[in-house]
Amino acid sequence: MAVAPAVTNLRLLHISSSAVVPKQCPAPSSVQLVGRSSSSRRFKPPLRAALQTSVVLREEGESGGGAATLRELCRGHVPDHVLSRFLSRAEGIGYVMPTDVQSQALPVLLSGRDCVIHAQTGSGKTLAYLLLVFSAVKAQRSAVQALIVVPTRELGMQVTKVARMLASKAADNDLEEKSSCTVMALLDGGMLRRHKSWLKAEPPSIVVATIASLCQMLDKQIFKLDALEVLVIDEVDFLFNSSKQVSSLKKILTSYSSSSKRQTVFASASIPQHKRFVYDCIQQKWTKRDVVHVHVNAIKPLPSCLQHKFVVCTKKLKHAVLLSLLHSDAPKSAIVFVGEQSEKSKKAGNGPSTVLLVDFLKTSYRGSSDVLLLEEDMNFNSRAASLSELREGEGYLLVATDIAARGVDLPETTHIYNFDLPRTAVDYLHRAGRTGRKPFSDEKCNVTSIITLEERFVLQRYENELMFNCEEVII
Ligand SMILES: Nc1ncnc2c1ncn2[C@@H]1O[C@H](COP(=O)(O)OP(=O)(O)OP(=O)(O)O)[C@@H](O)[C@H]1O
Repeated sequence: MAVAPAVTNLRLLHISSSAVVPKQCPAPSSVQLVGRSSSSRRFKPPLRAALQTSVVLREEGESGGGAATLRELCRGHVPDHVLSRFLSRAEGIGYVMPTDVQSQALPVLLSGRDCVIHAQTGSGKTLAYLLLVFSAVKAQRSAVQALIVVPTRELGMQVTKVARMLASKAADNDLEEKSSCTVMALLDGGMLRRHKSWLKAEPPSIVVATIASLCQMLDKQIFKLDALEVLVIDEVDFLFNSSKQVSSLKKILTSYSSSSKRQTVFASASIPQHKRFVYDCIQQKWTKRDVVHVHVNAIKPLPSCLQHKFVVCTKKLKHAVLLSLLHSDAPKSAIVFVGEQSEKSKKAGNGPSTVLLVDFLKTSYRGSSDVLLLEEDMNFNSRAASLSELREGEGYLLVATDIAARGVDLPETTHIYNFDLPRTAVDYLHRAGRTGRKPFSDEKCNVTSIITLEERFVLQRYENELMFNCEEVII
């Protein structure tokens, strides 16, 4: 990477403690390691050594959400054209102050270190890694220099949109031509033949890709990752958990490109067993040895603006309860999460519960919002149409499966309803995180789960694991 600024005045903070222990640190390349959590004693020596590298770096006086602006945070650490172009564009759309994760991750990212960005949903991880990408990419070079891997087409479209918006050239400004970089979305359901010609004719600087489409191109050697400067894996825990995607992901990390030649960034709001993950990153050579784990709000995994509620009823009454909640809450924009239909229910010839719920709401709900559907079984065009309708409409009531739970940014959403309880605490966290996505807003948002009496203990388990309190609503 061209920009490898000396980060001065850094304080070194131990990651696993909320009461952090500051120590002076001369430069990122010679980070002194501090204390060790008692839990690390359980691990074998190599893991302990890896854990000791998992630290958070912050600049002196820039504790999360401090007084420094994004521009001040980047000045001196990014090339001038990033300040004059991408950052100006960011400021134009209202990103002036950094969020906590941006304050903490940017000094690490811009110092050239590999990084695991681990911070709440809606905390602004995307802009943090995009600023690194724009700093690393040289527009004049005709090669793919940055690759952002995402789990779904929907998230890919969103990241591409933000990247293109930041990269867009001001009208009639030829001076900007020099720094213009192209962003390609290589996503499942896209026109791969067209992408093939584009990649061959003039490779884009930045590719945002889902794994299947990406590997199709790499396997056929349509393009290579020889010139890769930055590799970002967004929603990393989801990709590693997906039996369909994990082996290809490992190939991207170790065979198609090498961690010694690129900067590697992992991002997610949930990285279960994160110490083990950091250890694996080093052992498996997914990252370099001095990878930094930036863990923001470690003791509060869910945004504090969320109010969690639940209603107990029988399965048969769930539709009526949802309707009653919608009428009393009158949300302008809400998402109703529905579980996947079981094989047993399919075999019994029942229709998909998502479709049945949409039909029910279309006939019974008298709210002002349009009722829309987003689920895996829809074709890609219908999925895209649903999302653009949502973004353009005045308000929405979206019925969705967990496909909408990861990364999708619909900041107007104020209410989440779990029509079916999520299968795991991590799924609860990501569903809940589709609301409360305005970083500097005090607005309270609601997450309401409709559960049977038997499910109460499951929800309690999620409350313990994610450290939140759920209040009962009696209807
Ligand atoms: N510095 C900033 N100032 C104001 N708004 C910001 C800033 N950075 C990001 N945002 C806004 O915050 C919202 C959430 O950002 P983003 O989608 O990057 O979150 P995330 O951390 O990736 O969340 P998730 O884990 O759910 O994917 C977006 O609507 C984005 O426009």
